Amino acid sequence: MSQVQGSGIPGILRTLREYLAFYCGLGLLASVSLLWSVLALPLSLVLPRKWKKRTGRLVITMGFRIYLRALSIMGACRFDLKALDILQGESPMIIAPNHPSLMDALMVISRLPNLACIMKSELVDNVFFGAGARLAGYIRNDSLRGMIYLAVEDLRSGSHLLLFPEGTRSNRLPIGTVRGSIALIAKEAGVPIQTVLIETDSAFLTKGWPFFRKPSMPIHYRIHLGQRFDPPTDVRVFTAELESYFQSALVDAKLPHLPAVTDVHSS
Ligand SMILES: CCCCCCCCCCCCCCCC(=O)OC[C@@H](O)COP(=O)(O)O
Repeated sequence: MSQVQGSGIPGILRTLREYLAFYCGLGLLASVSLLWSVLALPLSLVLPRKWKKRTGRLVITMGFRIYLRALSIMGACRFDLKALDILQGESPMIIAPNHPSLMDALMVISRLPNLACIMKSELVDNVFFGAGARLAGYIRNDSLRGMIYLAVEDLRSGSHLLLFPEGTRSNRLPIGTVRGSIALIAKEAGVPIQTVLIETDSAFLTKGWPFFRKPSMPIHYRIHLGQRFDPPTDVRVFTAELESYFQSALVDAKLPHLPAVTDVHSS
């Protein structure tokens, strides 16, 4: 698990600094999330309905923005996310990134304040993220019908919607199987799908990465925008088209080799 990089005192110091950044990074996320949970719970009782979502989303965006800035200052990560900024203020659409790691949602949310998020239900039930996610009106993914209904409603109210087309972190490179729910929601809401291409040079928090294993640092993340698709008419045809688009758009992307998964880069 531990790896000392380089030899002698400089190598040991560098490794120590990385461990410090790693545990500070995790500790900081846990602390701010827990703090926001404690505040979000009473706020959800007293705030007027229309302010809950707006406040909840803004606080999470600003919180993650500051958090990612802190990771950069600690030397843990380097982020290039500016491509997302041009989407701010644009009309409702689905934001559809490939999903190499658990950092992806934080990066996208940190740049887009008017964003709903389809979220794994275990995370909505989690003590660190649950109250904040509920205040922000994020949508849990355990009931397909409920998820589609709430997502369409939210888009109609003018928000962006973050939805990872694979529904889980990539289990195959450059992208796993695309699910039909994204096309169903886009068709029903009549909104376009903006693809987002995420690149990283580290397997940190990819599928199967042990949560407390320190990666080499700094980790580089880069986001750029892919093609924007019109609302689909045929869900099945569009789902296949979207997967094949990601396959070709990411063919030269910088992505880590995932342990024990298929890599089309090398086939
Ligand atoms: C002030 C800042 C802190 C406040 C925190 C409160 C609420 C935080 C919400 C965090 C949103 C996280 C994201 C959601 C999308 C999602 O669910 O991603 C994870 C899955 O794809 C991973 O699936 P899998 O690969 O199957 O484990």
